[in-house]
Amino acid sequence: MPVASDVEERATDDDASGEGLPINEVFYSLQGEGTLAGVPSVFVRTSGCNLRCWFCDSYHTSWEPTGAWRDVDSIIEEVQSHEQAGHVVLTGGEPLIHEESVELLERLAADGYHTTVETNGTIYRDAPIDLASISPKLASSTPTPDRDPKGDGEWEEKHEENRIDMDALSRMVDAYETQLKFVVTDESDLSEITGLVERVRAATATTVADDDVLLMPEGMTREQLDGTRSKVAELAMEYGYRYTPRLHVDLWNDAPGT
Ligand SMILES: C[S@@+](CC[C@H](N)C(=O)[O-])C[C@H]1O[C@@H](n2cnc3c(N)ncnc32)[C@H](O)[C@@H]1O
Ligand SMILES: Nc1nc2[nH]cc(C(=O)O)c2c(=O)[nH]1
Ligand code: SF4
Ligand SMILES: [Mg+2]
Repeated sequence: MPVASDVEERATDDDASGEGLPINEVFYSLQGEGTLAGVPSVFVRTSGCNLRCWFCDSYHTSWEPTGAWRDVDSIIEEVQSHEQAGHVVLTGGEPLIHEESVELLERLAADGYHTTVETNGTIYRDAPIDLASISPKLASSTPTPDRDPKGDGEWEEKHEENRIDMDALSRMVDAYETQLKFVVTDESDLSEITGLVERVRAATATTVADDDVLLMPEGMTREQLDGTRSKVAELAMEYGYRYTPRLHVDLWNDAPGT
């Protein structure tokens, strides 16, 4: 397992291209989130992220990135070993910080897989993506000193500066079939969501319908979701947006590899 600094250095080093991807885990499960919830899918989780949401449910890809560098061939082989699956979800961490994610997506598309990319929407890449599952990060995700899971708010400023890149976000919306999947912590998030959706609509040629906008309750365990899901469902009805469950958490709680 390479140490965190290795993941971060190599991920931002141009010379690292062609040398594979830092992979945290590959597993077979049901897509738990969004419009494809319930579809059997192989998940490929890269390590390393350009943001630091305080609530990140994949701590070992963001706050303490760990994983093994693997070449695309070996990742494809493991994906293919799950013979029932026709869908692959590339996630992280932030998969689009890695240039090599493009090659992985090209190989998956050539093999006939449907590809979903789970991304925070801050980095645009040209790749065969069937569904861009974009989760733009709200102010309520910022790791302020009182909510920092690791330190004393050292990431607050960088996260706040980088969490929205309207240029990258609108390019992605124009290029790919898209869902905008917002993590909702409470009612106060909604004014920021409606404002962001309006900005995306103004910046793109694409029609972003209200049911392309998904509200997802914050929570990495069933117990945490018990405190958020009903309120978020009511907010979806009130604003006319779509609610998405976190089916994997309902089914398997926070078990690894689900
Ligand atoms: C771990 S992220 C990886 C992909 C990308 N970095 C992103 O944030 O979209 C996968 C998904 O989990 C969501 N997520 C992370 N932590 C969460 C939490 N505590 N509650 C609800 N959703 C969460 C993210 O917003 C994103 O939609
Ligand atoms: N079952 C399941 N569905 C998911 N959808 C998006 C996930 C992610 O972490 O990106 C995820 C995940 O971690 N597990
Ligand atoms: S952007 Fe995604 S992976 Fe990065 S810290 Fe936030 S939820 Fe975690
Ligand atoms: Mg997850």
